[in-house]
Amino acid sequence: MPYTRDAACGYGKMEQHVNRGERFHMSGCGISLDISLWLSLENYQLTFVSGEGGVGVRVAIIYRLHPTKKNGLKAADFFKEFSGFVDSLATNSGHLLILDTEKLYSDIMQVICDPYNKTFTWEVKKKQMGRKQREAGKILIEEFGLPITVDDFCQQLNELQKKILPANTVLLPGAENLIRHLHKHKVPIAVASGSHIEDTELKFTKYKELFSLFHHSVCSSSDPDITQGKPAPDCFLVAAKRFPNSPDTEKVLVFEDAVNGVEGALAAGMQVVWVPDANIDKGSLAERATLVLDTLEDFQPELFGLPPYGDQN
Ligand SMILES: O=c1[nH]cc([C@@H]2O[C@H](COP(=O)(O)O)[C@@H](O)[C@H]2O)c(=O)[nH]1
Repeated sequence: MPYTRDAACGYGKMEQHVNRGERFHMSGCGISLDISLWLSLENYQLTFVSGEGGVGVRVAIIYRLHPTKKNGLKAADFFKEFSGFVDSLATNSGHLLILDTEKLYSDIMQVICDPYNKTFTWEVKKKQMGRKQREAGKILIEEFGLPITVDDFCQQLNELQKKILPANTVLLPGAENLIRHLHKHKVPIAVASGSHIEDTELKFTKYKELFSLFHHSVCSSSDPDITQGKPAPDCFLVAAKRFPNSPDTEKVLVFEDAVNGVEGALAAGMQVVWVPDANIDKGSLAERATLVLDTLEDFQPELFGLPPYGDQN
């Protein structure tokens, strides 16, 4: 698609070319798009794409410069400037696995790594996801050789989570629909998380009513009945036991994004729908999970003997 202006706006080039209020017009392949760019905050750019000629697109793309030594930006700048802004954009709870917190965790991990000039990676993240707080801290410290203790890690993590999670957490596509559907049809549902109960509450700050639809939540980092976090099966077994009729494990269906969580659910003898991030290498786990989906929006309840969407009864 040709631009009517020279400046191609690949992410790398955008840094050099964008000025406040600048507009691009792209056309070709029967599609015509208007892209307006402006620096809405000191270090971030907001892009609106709107379609013309029968193309119904209205997308807001938020772009932030990648923190480098050269531009002097740190991942922490993101939080300072951005949380209120994202909050105002994320008011559409209808649209927007349940909560999209993994990007926030990655930024928090990068802030903890920043003083030691280490770059947080998906390889390390994959090992941490779903784990209890202290176990996740141990992994970060060992993988990057950080000169801090697990207690230091937990203290920093808790401070950052309090600042970041309440305003910035948004629902992932398909999550709200699924929770309301199961609740409406009286299918008992619970949260089984690696987090501390306080973090789970921080994450649901904007979605208290939705959170109330869960019968209970098991939070591995603070629950006295959980000795081992994911990938151990404990949190899933305890979550199942706490339903009034304590269902047999093979009748429980788990929704997971973390590799550790899928391993835990399988070890508990449960069925598991895995919705992995695109950055996760699925490997042989994809064959062991009951079902692998790109998004919860693709979940079809009837495949598991549940009432289909749109069923009024
Ligand atoms: O990038 C990360 N993702 C996830 C975790 C860990 O995973 C938990 C979330 O697990 P769950 O998805 O089961 O709630 C977090 O509390 C944290 O301990 C982490 O440390 N770093």
